Amino acid sequence: MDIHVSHVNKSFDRKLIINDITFTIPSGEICCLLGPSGSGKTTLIRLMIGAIAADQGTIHFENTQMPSIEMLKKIGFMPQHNALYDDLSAEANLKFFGGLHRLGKHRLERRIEDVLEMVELTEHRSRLVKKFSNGMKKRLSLAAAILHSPSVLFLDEPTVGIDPVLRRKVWEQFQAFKRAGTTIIVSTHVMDEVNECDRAALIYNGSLIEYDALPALLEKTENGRVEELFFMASSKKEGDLK
Ligand SMILES: Nc1ncnc2c1ncn2[C@@H]1O[C@H](COP(=O)(O)OP(=O)(O)OP(=O)(O)O)[C@@H](O)[C@H]1O
Repeated sequence: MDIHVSHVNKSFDRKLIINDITFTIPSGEICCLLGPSGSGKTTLIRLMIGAIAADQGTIHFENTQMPSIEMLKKIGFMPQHNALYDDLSAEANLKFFGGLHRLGKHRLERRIEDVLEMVELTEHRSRLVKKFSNGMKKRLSLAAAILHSPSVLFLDEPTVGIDPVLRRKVWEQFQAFKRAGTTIIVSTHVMDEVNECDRAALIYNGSLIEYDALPALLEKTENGRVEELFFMASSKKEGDLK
């Protein structure tokens, strides 16, 4: 499902947080929103999934304008801070989220088996979430986001606080979702992760400073390193002030 973001603005407390962002994410690709802390990545994701309304501009999934209740069924969202119930087991959490998506009893049971296996938590299904490590919580949060087999998956800093081995596993999982046709939007400030993506949107102070397929983006730098684009953007801004 293509996602079209067109001239979107959003302010909080009269401060412009998202500044006239326009871009299209092609169906079936992994698109990374890359930017320093506070640059507006989470806000952009919240705008795209329809959790908050834009002050100006439009967001379409194919031809459907967001927010749309119908589209919500096709969206999976893994928030930056886990939205899990600590006093419930992993399985009970998934049953709760499955209920929100109104999955029928049999489909839900099957999907719970599938997703627990995918994130390698089958043997921990009965444990209370409060006894989980941070990495286990991240994986359960991912399982909850994919329970209803969404066609578009939004992942807000999914690998923060998890070790490199698990990070690699999680990325292998994302690549498998992509092969199955899922469009993935992932926010990160880890420059390395951009190499896993088909294209990247570089967000700086609420503006889209670059957006392109990865090889084309890397070609714009002198040494093939993505962070250089941010240095270029920040020096341009400082230059503007002089
Ligand atoms: N509901 C809100 N009310 C007021 N300000 C907000 C709100 N949500 C976000 N902001 C502000 O908008 C800016 C962008 O925040 P956002 O969370 O989108 O950045 P981010 O790039 O996702 O950062 P991080 O990488 O640290 O998660 C920040 O200055 C933040 O304080």
